[in-house]
Amino acid sequence: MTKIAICGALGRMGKTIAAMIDEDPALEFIGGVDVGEGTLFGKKVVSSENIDDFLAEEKPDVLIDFTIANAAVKNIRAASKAGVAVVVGTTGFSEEQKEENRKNIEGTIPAVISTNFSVGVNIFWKLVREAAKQLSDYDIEVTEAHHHFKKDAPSGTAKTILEIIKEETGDREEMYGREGMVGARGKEIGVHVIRGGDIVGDHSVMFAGNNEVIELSHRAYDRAVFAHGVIRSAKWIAGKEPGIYTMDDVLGLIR
Ligand SMILES: NC(=O)c1ccc[n+]([C@@H]2O[C@H](COP(=O)([O-])OP(=O)(O)OC[C@H]3O[C@@H](n4cnc5c(N)ncnc54)[C@H](O)[C@@H]3O)[C@@H](O)[C@H]2O)c1
Ligand SMILES: O=C(O)C1=N[C@H](C(=O)O)CCC1
Repeated sequence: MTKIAICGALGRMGKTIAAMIDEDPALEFIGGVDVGEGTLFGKKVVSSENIDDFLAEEKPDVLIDFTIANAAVKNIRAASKAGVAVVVGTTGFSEEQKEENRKNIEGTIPAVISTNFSVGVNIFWKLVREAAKQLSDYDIEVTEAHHHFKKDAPSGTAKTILEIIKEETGDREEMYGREGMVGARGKEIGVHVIRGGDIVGDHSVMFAGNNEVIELSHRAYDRAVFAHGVIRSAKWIAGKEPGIYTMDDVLGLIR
């Protein structure tokens, strides 16, 4: 049985993932870490300042992190010190934080990191790449919508979409919203962020040409779609060589 612990155990994603682990006969939920203490599925959730002791005592095979960027950096550092594999879904890392994570992971522990663990989004990214490659001279607008609690903007998924589009189209910069006398459109990628209600996660990319528009979109209706990908990643990463892996590796998709 693969022993799993969760950082951010008492959050929206933490609870969804723990419930799925609890139902899976191949996995054992051994507890977690959050800002305050608690219990979840009969297991201890300890305060984040005690993460080193928690990892040393409970010895999970995999630590799953769905917290917030500055906390995730510390949790990955603790997992690296303890030699525990990680699955990281937290978004909103700065370039410096990504670099620190890379240093803590490479050569030390295996990690799956993804801004979106839904299988559908991972296929959607492939479709966006192909459209951007073929329609590199079209006007491109990216829109994302999430629930009113979401802290980072644009979403990690939207940032991955922007990276993909830039890799395929070259010389483009983002423009966040537009207001006033903005003049004629240039080669920018328009980015639009919506926050409201309990929207789980919507992303769309519009390619507008003369006399035609192509729109690709993905809508998540339940956090279970992310949790399924996380569980699949946790099973896959246990026992792998140190290094940073993506959902392409987990799903066996061609990059
Ligand atoms: N990659 C994906 O597929 C995916 C899917 C959904 C959410 N996310 C990301 O996951 C993160 C969490 O999302 P959420 O909706 O569950 O948020 P949330 O606010 O409901 O949960 C985050 C939890 O982390 C806890 N936390 C904060 N600091 C901590 C620390 N130092 N140690 C341990 N726990 C700590 C909070 O108390 C909270 O319980 C966000 O960055 C979000 O963007 C990613
Ligand atoms: O609810 C969130 O927060 C989500 N975060 C990820 C992101 O930032 O892309 C994935 C979708 C849900």
